[in-house]
Amino acid sequence: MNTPRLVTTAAELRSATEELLQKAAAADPARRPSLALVPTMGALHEGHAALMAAARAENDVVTASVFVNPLQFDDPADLERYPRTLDADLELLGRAGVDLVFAPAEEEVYPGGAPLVRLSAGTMGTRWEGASRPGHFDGVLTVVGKLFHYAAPPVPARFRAYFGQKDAQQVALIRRMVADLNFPVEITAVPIVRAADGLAESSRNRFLDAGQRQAALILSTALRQLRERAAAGQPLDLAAAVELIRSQPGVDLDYFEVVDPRTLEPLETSAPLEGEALALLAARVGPVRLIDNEVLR
Ligand SMILES: Nc1ncnc2c1ncn2[C@@H]1O[C@H](COP(=O)(O)OP(=O)(O)OP(=O)(O)O)[C@@H](O)[C@H]1O
Ligand SMILES: CC(C)(CO)[C@@H](O)C(=O)[O-]
Ligand code: BAL
Repeated sequence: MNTPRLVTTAAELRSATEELLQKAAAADPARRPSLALVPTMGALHEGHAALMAAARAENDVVTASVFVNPLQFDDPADLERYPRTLDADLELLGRAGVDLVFAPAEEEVYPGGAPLVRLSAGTMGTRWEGASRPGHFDGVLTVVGKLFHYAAPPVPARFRAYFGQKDAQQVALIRRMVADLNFPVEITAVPIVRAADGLAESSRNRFLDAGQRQAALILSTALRQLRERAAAGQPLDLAAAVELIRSQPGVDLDYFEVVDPRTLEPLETSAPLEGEALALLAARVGPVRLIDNEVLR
């Protein structure tokens, strides 16, 4: 197992990145080396491991960040209880072959406290997840923009960043941010990793008891049924899928829509789908808000 190097300041990250990229460039001078950033909030699981594996397979140098970003939490209780498991995270990152782990303290990222100037996710950030978590995506984009600056290659190199498709709205917004603000980074979205029972892996799943977890499986079941109908070219019958979830005791559905994966605008579902389509949902189960989605085509 490789032991990743843990760095906590911007200066350390920059010099360690430079050293590793120069080594990669010297090993193969004919090719520009590549650097991957995988941003996380820690409490790592198999979903994160898939992001690390994709980044490892495609790049010379892999940096993971572990930072629980207070700016994206609108609920102080949610921030307070967010799991923090750095020792176990470092083990997983070592097994995944990550080179550098950037785990800054809050004062490193927000030296004067919460920043006055922030990125705005615009109207795309106020619907779906944004409707229940006001300011969430402004906080996400602000920290991701900062992480891109911290981690950017200090010597000529390709720069790629990896995000999970589980957070589909986040991926769509980060792609828009990169396009709208010309961040020199290529974005890769990694497919959702599910547990054997079908539940999408999430750090917050640990707060579900056995009964709640069983009830939550209705979410992936409903999504799978929609995907099967889409694959068969049948009309989706979104209303039946919504009803299936609403009939499950203990599951409080927030939204369930079929949207354009880039704009997140709802699509017409009464006729067979023609372009790209994504089924997107969120529900509260016991103490946890769960999100999930399925690429329909
Ligand atoms: N099951 C999963 N499959 C693929 N990617 C995932 C999965 N879970 C998380 N990710 C991705 O890992 C990155 C870091 O996510 P984060 O640290 O917030 O973990 P999380 O498990 O999504 O946490 P939570 O669900 O509690 O918000 C994000 O890009 C996220 O989309
Ligand atoms: C991208 C991210 C690490 C920014 O804090 C977070 O939103 C997450 O873990 O998905
Ligand atoms: N994966 C999204 C991070 C959050 O829930 O704040």
